Amino acid sequence: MFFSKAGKAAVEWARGTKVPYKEFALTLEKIEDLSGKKKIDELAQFFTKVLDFSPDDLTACVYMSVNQLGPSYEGLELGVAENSLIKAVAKATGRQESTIKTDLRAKGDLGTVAQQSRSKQRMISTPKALTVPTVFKKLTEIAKLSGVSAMNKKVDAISGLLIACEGIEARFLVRMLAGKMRIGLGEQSVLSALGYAFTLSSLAKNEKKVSGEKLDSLKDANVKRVKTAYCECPNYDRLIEVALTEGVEALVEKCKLSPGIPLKPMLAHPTKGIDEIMRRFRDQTMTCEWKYDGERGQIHKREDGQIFIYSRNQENNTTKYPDIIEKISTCIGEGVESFIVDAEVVAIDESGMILPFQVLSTRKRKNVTDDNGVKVGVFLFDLLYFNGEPLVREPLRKRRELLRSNFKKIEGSFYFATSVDTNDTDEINAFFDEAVQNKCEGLMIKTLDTEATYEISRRSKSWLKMKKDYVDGVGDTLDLVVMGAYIGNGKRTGVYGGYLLGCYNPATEEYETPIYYQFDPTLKPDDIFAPHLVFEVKCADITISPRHKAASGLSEDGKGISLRFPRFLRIRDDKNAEDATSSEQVLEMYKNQELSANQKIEKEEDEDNDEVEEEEKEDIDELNKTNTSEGSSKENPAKTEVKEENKNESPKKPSPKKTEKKSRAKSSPVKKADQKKASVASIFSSSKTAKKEEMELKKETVSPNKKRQSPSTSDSEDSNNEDSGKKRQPAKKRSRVIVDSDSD
Ligand SMILES: Nc1ncnc2c1ncn2[C@@H]1O[C@H](COP(=O)(O)OP(=O)(O)OP(=O)(O)O)[C@@H](O)[C@H]1O
Ligand SMILES: [Mg+2]
Ligand SMILES: [Mg+2]
Repeated sequence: MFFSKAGKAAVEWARGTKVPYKEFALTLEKIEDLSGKKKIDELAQFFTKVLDFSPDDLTACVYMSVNQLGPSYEGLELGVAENSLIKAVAKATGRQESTIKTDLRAKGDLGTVAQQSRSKQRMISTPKALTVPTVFKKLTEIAKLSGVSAMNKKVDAISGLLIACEGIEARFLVRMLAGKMRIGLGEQSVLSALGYAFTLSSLAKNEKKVSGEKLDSLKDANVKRVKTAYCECPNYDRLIEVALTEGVEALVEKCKLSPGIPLKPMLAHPTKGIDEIMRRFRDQTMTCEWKYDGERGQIHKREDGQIFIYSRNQENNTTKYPDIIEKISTCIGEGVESFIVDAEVVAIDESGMILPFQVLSTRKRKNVTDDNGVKVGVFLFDLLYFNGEPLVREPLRKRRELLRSNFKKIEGSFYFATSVDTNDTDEINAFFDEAVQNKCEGLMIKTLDTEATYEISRRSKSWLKMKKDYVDGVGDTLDLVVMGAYIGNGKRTGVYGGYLLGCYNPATEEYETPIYYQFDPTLKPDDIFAPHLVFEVKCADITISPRHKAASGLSEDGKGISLRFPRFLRIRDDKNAEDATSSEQVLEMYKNQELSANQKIEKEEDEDNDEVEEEEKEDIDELNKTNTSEGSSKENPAKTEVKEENKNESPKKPSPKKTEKKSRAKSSPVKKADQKKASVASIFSSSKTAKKEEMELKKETVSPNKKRQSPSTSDSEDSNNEDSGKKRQPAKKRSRVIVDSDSD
């Protein structure tokens, strides 16, 4: 019998044996401290060694690197609630839960706490070394536990695993279980590392020595192969199997789109009007389609007859729509064996009239037996795969022809998206109005012939969206991650009074923060959440704010962007935190808005007569003016409480037009914006009350500065004493979140 201090053992890994979990954990530890491409190189080195020593373990290693237990569309999720993890750590280390919580508050990361707790522990014997496949298998078992005492069983299983962990292993095991690795390594980096590793391993096998530019170009070619294959076939099991058996060169040919495997949908760019559309699609043939406001539905039929419906997020929604599955055969033409169609699923009434999105959102999400009282219509707009052949590289005109000739409109169930092929601005304008009258959000405008392929997972410039609410506003709504919340007071006692929201920066794979959340310390929320819940928010405009921290690297002076008069629209169940609006998108919206504001000023100066029609715009301009000066206010930053700004909704004070134009032009952050690349973190007040307040505030005219008390400052002082460091996982439909349904 001997005593050993955990965490000191050297890693033993012989060729032909299983990959030691410690080797994996040490790799992650290194990656945590590296930046940019070095992260990819480090992971590639590890994968290369796996390919050499234990190729059968590569799939498990890759899944663990992206913190998944299988293809995302299979939906096996690891995320274990923090409280259960604390229990498991306590159980495994013999420490009190309360002590662990105290440590957690100090360190802000349960993984580090688990590691330290394990290192302090003296053990009777060194546990048998864990391997990647055993940990992967155990994690899968844990994720699959269900039923009454599932949580207790999970705690037991996790503590069992933790007991077998040494030092650094515990840190990453706990982080994986918590659903966040915190090493800034996203899917794209893992795919690149895989491409590098296949290159290096094949060179080594063939005893070839290549370096410099030549090596880089070989790596790049393989990264492209891996990424193309993964785009069409997002399944690592299949991808790695093909690469191992047939070589990386076979990937693109062998990992094609196939029904039953969802793909990431093509996305659209927001625009604010016909001018922009005409500019972007100058000499292209294009089509305008109604933009339905429902839920994206990718419908797959395999050759064996099985049908699946996937969400925007590749979630399997098949059991949500048994009514669609039942009726789909009626809309399929003769000789159709297999397909993937892209469509919008929308709530409709008995007569086939389109109903608002809110009606659809009342439909049960899983295992529905009938239409659940919410009748839906499917509006088909694209065909991506047909009878054994992917069509994504064909132009839209051809895809649409095949769609229309092989599927049928079925009244009350299946329709083709209403469209008109035109370049005529008057016609487009009329069609837009018609779409809006028919309860659509606006139009989708798409290229038909040139640059008209289906770009999987891309936000493409070949699809433009033009929405009714945003023709004069910022172009689109934002989908932001709930990072924290402020406990409400006054009218909002018992509910949250405001939220701290953030966008996602895929380049750093962070939510704009030096740790994981980044915000001005005076904006510290009462409760901090793990990135999970996504809110769709609309706002009057986007401005520079000294209060909201910008992403490092994107901003030169540390200033961020914030939202003015943000309003909650809905919870985006169909988006993960990483699908939130990106920093880059926010910046783009900001710049576009400023661009068109300037154009508007010029125009207004030309057309001084249209005072009456301008009335509504004036309101917005008035907001802009107030906002801009607030946003860049330096004299009194502490009073620029965003939470309050939102509460104040839209204070209006009529002002002479000329002065208004001048002052806005002067204080417009447009020029500054050119050097500023920033990201948003903003708070807004939840909306039912906000709407009411908005009405009240419209009646009175109050100086914005006077209204600003600092509830969030005092709140955050309180929260300093309490457990402000903790991260909670808000339930998707948390009851304290007020959902506004009248904002459309
Ligand atoms: N005719 C159509 N063609 C394509 N998409 C359509 C059409 N009608 C409705 N849609 C829906 O519009 C969506 C694109 O616009 P929307 O603003 O709703 O995007 P989103 O889901 O909020 O995502 P993001 O804001 O990230 O683009 C598509 O994903 C699709 O669900
Ligand atoms: Mg939508
Ligand atoms: Mg959107």
